[in-house]
Amino acid sequence: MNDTANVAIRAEDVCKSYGSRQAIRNLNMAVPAHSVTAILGPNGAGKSTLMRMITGMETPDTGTFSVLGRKPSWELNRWIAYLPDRAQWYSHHMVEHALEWARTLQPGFNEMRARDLMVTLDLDASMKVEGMSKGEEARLMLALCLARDVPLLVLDEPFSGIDMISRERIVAALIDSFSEREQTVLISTHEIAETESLFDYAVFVDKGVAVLAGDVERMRAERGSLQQVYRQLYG
Ligand SMILES: Nc1ncnc2c1ncn2[C@@H]1O[C@H](COP(=O)(O)OP(=O)(O)OP(=O)(O)O)[C@@H](O)[C@H]1O
Repeated sequence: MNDTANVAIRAEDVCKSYGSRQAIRNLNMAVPAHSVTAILGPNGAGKSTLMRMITGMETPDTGTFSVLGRKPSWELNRWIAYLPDRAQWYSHHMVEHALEWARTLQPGFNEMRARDLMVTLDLDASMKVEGMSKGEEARLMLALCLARDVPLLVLDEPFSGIDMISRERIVAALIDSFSEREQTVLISTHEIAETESLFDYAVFVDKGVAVLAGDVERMRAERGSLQQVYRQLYG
């Protein structure tokens, strides 16, 4: 993929260390524009680190990123809806406050879509965040991100804590929603079996290196399901 217009995120020879620990090593990848791309790999592979660098929260030690044709920065983040790992909403607030916050501060926030998503995700706007279960809070954070009309969504483990049946239902709703919109979506997840129908491109990361990347359809034809590819790589 050489054409910049067709690539939403490009990483070239990116390295990132924490002390003596090398989290990302000479990572190269190109995420196709308008794709729903999976970032997959075992614990500690470097997925969250990668996402923090894409959103400008951290900078690479060496190498470069191009995100939506620009260098990652705080300014660029107005075009990105980022759901960080371990995201939490203020516990003493109601869901309604979260909507108000997003409406005021989040560029491209579409409140009508947010309210529709609340229904899809079984959330009641009068709920208090304090009493929410882990899965309910995960749904709230997901709804706030999905409601944004921005060109790039970066979702770090958005399904973590959500039960299997709800997850399948949410994934089905997301497939419809993504197919109607022109966004590029990057998702890291460990729930490969229930989510693999979402993805059209996948990047497998191991020990900070992108070890395999490509079209999901082709991978399935050549190697079976994404889950099988995962087992072949890490099993
Ligand atoms: N702030 C930090 N300080 C020190 N080490 C870190 C920091 N952030 C990440 N690391 C290390 O970098 C490596 C990659 O971590 P990262 O969180 O990116 O992995 P991950 O693929 O997202 O893992 P998981 O699937 O468990 O969420 C790990 O070895 C981790 O311990």
